[in-house]
Amino acid sequence: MPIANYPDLAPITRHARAMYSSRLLIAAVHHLRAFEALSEGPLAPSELQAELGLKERPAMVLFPALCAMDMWAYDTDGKLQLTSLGRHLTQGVRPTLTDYLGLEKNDSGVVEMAERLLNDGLRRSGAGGTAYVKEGDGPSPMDDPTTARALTLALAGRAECLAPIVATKLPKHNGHLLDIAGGTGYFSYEWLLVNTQATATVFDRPAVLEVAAELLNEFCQSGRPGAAGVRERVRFQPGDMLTDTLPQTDILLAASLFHDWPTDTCQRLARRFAAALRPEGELWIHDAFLNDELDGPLAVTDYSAQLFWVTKGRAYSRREYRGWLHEAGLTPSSESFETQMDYGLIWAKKDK
Ligand SMILES: C[S@@+](CC[C@H](N)C(=O)[O-])C[C@H]1O[C@@H](n2cnc3c(N)ncnc32)[C@H](O)[C@@H]1O
Repeated sequence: MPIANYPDLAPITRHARAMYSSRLLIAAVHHLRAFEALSEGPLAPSELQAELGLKERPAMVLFPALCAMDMWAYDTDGKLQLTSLGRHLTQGVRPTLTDYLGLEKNDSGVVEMAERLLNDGLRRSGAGGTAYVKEGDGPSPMDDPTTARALTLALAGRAECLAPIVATKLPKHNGHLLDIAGGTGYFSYEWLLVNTQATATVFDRPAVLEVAAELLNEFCQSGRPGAAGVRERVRFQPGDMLTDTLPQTDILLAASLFHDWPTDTCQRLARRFAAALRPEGELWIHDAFLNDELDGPLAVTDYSAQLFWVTKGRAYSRREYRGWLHEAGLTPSSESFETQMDYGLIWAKKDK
């Protein structure tokens, strides 16, 4: 699959996720009354979070999003304040567009967003579990053959697009790549095409790996130079990354993985992944990152709201990731690479 034959597909995902900005904005103004809460003056994020009755995750989805929309901003003391734009969504300022925005306040997406923000999810959780997440003994869509197939194939286009780019940015190596929660496996297949002596393990749930094996067959039969030889260098390992022993590896790739999980689980995963690295091994994270100031970019705050809606996670900043990697005993690199579709790569190294 040639890399340069199509443009960066980011406009497609940006437009698809733009509805989350609308839901957050209208829910914040009309259901949470978050703009009125700031109308008396700036508040520290923790004070505002307490005043609105929000847990950490919804606050960290909503506050960066409203900053990215230029409705709120941080002042020099790190407090949140209304911008000259955001003031016009309070009742005390004329003209105000509060009631005009209120025309949409009963939209089902807005109402559900408000419920999710106030409860850190829906009050009654779905019996089928959370998309892309397998945790504990509860049911997971990733263990149901039909939904696992549909969810995995839904990610196949994104992975096909990004994997060739990621493969050129990851280290050249003759050793082993662990593609943890690897889904379709495309990131491994493309990396093995570039690293002709290397091997890879795709680790995921059994029902997901059945789909990955079919896609590997297709990949090997694509006629691309070297593709047929990839098959014998890939191993599929079914398991639970939260509890099972992970294979030792030189490079560990966590692609679109941490963003499915809450902060404490991310910290736990960082420790587990660090332990799976051989001396001088590298942990690479491919994801969409909030900026370190937690006020954008808009494409990522929209994505964060989508992740908040469908998974147990949200988008995180590079600073948050590097903090977990450091706590896990790794040395984070200050390097950061862009790939496409608003994703990028950061990495950290294990000592000798
Ligand atoms: C958002 S997908 C990312 C897939 C792939 N890395 C990509 O970028 O296309 C998350 C993956 O994590 C897997 N996963 C979730 N919980 C898991 C667990 N406890 N153990 C192993 N894999 C898990 C899911 O089955 C799913 O394939």
